Amino acid sequence: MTEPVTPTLLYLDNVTVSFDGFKALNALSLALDHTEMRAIIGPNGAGKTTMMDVITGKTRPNQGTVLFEGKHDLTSLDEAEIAELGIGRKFQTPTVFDMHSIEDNLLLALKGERGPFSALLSRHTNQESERIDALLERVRLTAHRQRRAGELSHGQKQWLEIGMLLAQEPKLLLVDEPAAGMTDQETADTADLLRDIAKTRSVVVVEHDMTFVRELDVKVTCLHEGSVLAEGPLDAVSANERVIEVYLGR
Ligand SMILES: Nc1ncnc2c1ncn2[C@@H]1O[C@H](COP(=O)(O)OP(=O)(O)OP(=O)(O)O)[C@@H](O)[C@H]1O
Repeated sequence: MTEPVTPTLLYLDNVTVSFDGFKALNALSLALDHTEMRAIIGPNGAGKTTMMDVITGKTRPNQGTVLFEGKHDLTSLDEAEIAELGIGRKFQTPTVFDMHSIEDNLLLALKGERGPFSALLSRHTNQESERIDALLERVRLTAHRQRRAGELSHGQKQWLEIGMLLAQEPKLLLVDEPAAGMTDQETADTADLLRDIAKTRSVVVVEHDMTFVRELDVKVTCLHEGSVLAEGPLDAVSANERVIEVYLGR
């Protein structure tokens, strides 16, 4: 029997997370398609980080369903098992190896399972070299390949880290406020990069910077008090009276 073909990659249904009785997520439901990029907006405390924590297995919901590829119940898996399924997360602060070259950072990410020392000491195979070339091109760092990661600008470090996550070939990439601290040009380039990535993978971006969200040009979900307040094209969501009241109009 063949598996049913579903456009939905990630499905959250009626997810509630309580911290001492306070509902950080309150019956949250959300569906994300294959190769869809979604922007998540909402005021501080809306539950955006908690939602990402639930998807990656860092936080277990008290109630609800989180299904990946229509068959994996993420609420029953630990963080390592969820990463193994193809869910990668990029936090706001880049965690690259400052003393190593850009190229070696990518090599380490490719060979993650072998441990840093054996990875750097062993020879690259042709296949690995080709993949590093492709990743460098993708994250716009080809010209900087030999530089130490510590010398990169904040924006370039973010791209390197995205490249390191892509080395793991995730099906879903979760990105937390990538534009924070970036120049206008870096912000525009990051939107471009994420759109490029979303041609072959799904991406969830949590972001406060509305200029950046507009550049992403994707469906937007606005969270408030742990639930979806509004969802749709940015123009419709940002014209929503409740969204203006709780978030944009402040
Ligand atoms: N471990 C925890 N224990 C208690 N309360 C928590 C915990 N984690 C989050 N909360 C609370 O849950 C609510 C949702 O937090 P969350 O970090 O998900 O919001 P957010 O939308 O990501 O906000 P921000 O935009 O400020 O990052 C907040 O009121 C927060 O204080």
